[in-house]
Amino acid sequence: MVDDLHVRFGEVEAVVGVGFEALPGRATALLGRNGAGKSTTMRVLAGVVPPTSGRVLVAGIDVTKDPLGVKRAVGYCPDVGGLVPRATPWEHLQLSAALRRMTDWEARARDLLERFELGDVAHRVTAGFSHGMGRRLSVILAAFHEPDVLLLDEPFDGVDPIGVEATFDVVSDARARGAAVLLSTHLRELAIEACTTALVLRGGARVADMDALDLRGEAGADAYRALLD
Ligand SMILES: Nc1ncnc2c1ncn2[C@@H]1O[C@H](COP(=O)(O)OP(=O)(O)OP(=O)(O)O)[C@@H](O)[C@H]1O
Repeated sequence: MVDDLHVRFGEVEAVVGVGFEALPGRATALLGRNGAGKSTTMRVLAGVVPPTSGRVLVAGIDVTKDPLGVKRAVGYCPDVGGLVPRATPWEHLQLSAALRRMTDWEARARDLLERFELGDVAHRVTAGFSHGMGRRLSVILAAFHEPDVLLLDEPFDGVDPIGVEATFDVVSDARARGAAVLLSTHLRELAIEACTTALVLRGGARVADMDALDLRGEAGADAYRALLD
């Protein structure tokens, strides 16, 4: 739940009074042009960037009061970074499992790596990964511990069709177990396929909160373009 969120970086107002509710079992797309405030909103929800003002509850936890608790509750795929270049995918998963005291995690780890076609490179350091391979691993790491809130920032960026399909599956699995999913993307078609609701940001403010299906077809494309300009 986000209510009247403001985030300011010096002179820049990155988020200006945004409010919305991402419900359990639903997937919400966060859309908007470059610099609209999508990643900043995601970072606040992940407990990485503190709100300047406003109220943000993630899985019932107040992000201002307990950012560490929020970090524990979410699975977060950041738009950039987040991977250790000298570690392999398997080591990333091992570390995540250890930090969260997960037991019997190996079968799920193997399954996710296979689904995202990273099984063959599970023991290769990520330094040599392509951009798309890195994105796929970041989605796996976000979903691995089956969080109550799944935050995917640009998960489709540079990802091939197999990775896109695997990401759709991750989103529907999360929804099926009652998690709330928030996904930012520039790709309207993929947002429609993956999400039930769409929020459009412009200049840091929310300009639409709509059914994702209303973005379908030519009429949807026109409506979307009008919201962006
Ligand atoms: N750490 C920061 N310091 C200063 N300004 C920032 C910082 N992070 C974001 N901004 C600014 O806040 C605004 C919103 O940026 P944000 O990254 O949230 O947009 P976005 O919608 O995710 O864009 P994109 O689609 O390009 O990823 C931009 O004007 C950006 O320059």
